[in-house]
Amino acid sequence: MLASSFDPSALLAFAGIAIGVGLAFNYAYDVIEYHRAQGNETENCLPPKYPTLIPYLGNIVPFLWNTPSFLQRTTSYGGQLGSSRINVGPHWDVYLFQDRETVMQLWKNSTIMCAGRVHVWACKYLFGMPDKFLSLYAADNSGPFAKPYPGSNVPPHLRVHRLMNEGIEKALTGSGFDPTLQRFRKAFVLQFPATLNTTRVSEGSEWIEIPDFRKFIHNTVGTSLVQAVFGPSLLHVNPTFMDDLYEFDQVLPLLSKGLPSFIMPQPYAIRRRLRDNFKRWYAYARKHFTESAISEDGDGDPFWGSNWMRQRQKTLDLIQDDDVLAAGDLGVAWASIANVVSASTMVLVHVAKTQNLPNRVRNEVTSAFGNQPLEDINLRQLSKNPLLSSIYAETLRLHVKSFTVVSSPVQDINLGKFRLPKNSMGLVNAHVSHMDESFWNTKDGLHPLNSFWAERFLTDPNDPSSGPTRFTRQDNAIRDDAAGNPNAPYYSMKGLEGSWIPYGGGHLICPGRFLAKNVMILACALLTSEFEMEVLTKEILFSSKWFGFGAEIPKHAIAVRIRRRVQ
Ligand code: HEM
Repeated sequence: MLASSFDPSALLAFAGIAIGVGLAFNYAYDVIEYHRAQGNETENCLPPKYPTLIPYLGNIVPFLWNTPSFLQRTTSYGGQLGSSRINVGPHWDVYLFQDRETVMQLWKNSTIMCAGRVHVWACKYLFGMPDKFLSLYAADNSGPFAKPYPGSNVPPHLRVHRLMNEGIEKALTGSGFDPTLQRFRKAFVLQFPATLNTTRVSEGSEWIEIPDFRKFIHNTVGTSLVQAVFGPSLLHVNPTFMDDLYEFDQVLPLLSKGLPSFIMPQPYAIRRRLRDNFKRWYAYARKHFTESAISEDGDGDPFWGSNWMRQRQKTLDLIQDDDVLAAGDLGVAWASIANVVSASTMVLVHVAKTQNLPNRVRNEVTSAFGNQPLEDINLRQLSKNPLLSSIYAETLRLHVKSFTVVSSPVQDINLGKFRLPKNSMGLVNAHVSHMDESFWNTKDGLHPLNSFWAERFLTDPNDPSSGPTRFTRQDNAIRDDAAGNPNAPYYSMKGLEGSWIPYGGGHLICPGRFLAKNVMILACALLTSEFEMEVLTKEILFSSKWFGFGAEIPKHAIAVRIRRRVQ
């Protein structure tokens, strides 16, 4: 009797309904809790937990499926940017911080924070660092700063993060900065005409097409930057280095998936080729370098290129092996040029596409420097020019979509309203902050945040509706150039610290930011002064594959045509 009345499909249907009802209840509870937590006024609490339909899987699927739109949803509430907590697997929460006050608190507390685990991940999956060194790297919980984190007992000679960071600081924000910038300028004024010749831009006024403008900038700006940091010998012994690096940038999102080489052999092959390039260079430079080759500024030399690279060679005592060093150097090369190449490309594209902007750029350069050749001008003065600075800042606002990863290995961090628990991972995304409608000035919608507005970062003392934010900035105390003409529009970054974050912030900020600004502004001034440029690609679309890595990359090549200006 009993056996004949058993119906498996009815049982399945019942189980399905029971699970569905359970999930619906769980979700409804999460939603109610989420809204309740938004109204919570208590300080130092965990950010509201974003509702999830399927426990254990959490929000991982929507996060990976369409990261930009998921971030927009989870970090805004009632038209304001906020912070939230998402679940990305069993017992693993990630903290998304986007409201200005919390982001500024993160920067303030950044001396006891690091992105150590993410650096280890990047070294392993992106740059292919061998495991034997990664364990040393992962075991170092002393942080990248001169003073070790409280509670850490790593001996000084095993402070890997500090050792690496010391060289970076000196090279990019200390004594190496000016010599590196001068080497960049020198290389660029030579590299630029050399690349133009191979692109067949004639001396006359004939238009010449450049089918892939980003590649062209990679070969001019990128090559010059590589020469400034690594010296000419790296390229001399590896003539295909720049092409390999360009290809590496294309396959980086694939490498980040961490799949084995038999599934995707090509990205691994490109990375191996680049590491071999570095090892060939080490052999050549070790053979030819002598102390007497170091230039008068005490920094550059034709073999290792810079004091930074010589210092990295000295870390071999600890690192022990050229494969490890080469993986690290690949990371340095990629960090040094990838973002700057994409961002310089877009600066020039925006200038060319904006009515009358090329002429305004030329006027700024000639009124400041007359007919002085650009190879002789004062770069510090050029990079302070308000219009050029505003174009630079607006381009980074529009196109940089990087994540800054924060974590505290020492203690919970009190961020005012919210708290970041010890050893957990927090993310701040530049794109979300850069598109904050409640903060940035759009002149009542005339200049939407998804469009380029060259003057967004200029404040005109005579126009209360000008300036980067929605709030009137008539206070002269925020001027960076206090000595300037008090009636002239000025550029200032004051008050934007928690909202303009292409480089991250606090002590976790990109050390190459000063070099990047100088490089981008010089490239813009030089190319715009000497050439007319027309963008031939009608619609420029961007790929979301690189979202989170830095400056976005166009989906298709951007074709332009240029011709030398008759002066
Ligand atoms: C528009 C250009 C650039 C952008 C948007 C950019 C952005 C960033 C960001 C977001 C980080 C991660 C900070 C963190 O969270 O740890 C970073 C790190 C870094 N950047 Fe840049 N960067 C640019 C140009 C440069 C240049 C020109 C150089 C060097 C020549 C450079 C060298 C580095 C290095 C070495 C690091 C790693 C620092 C560390 O190990 O802690 N960057 N950059």
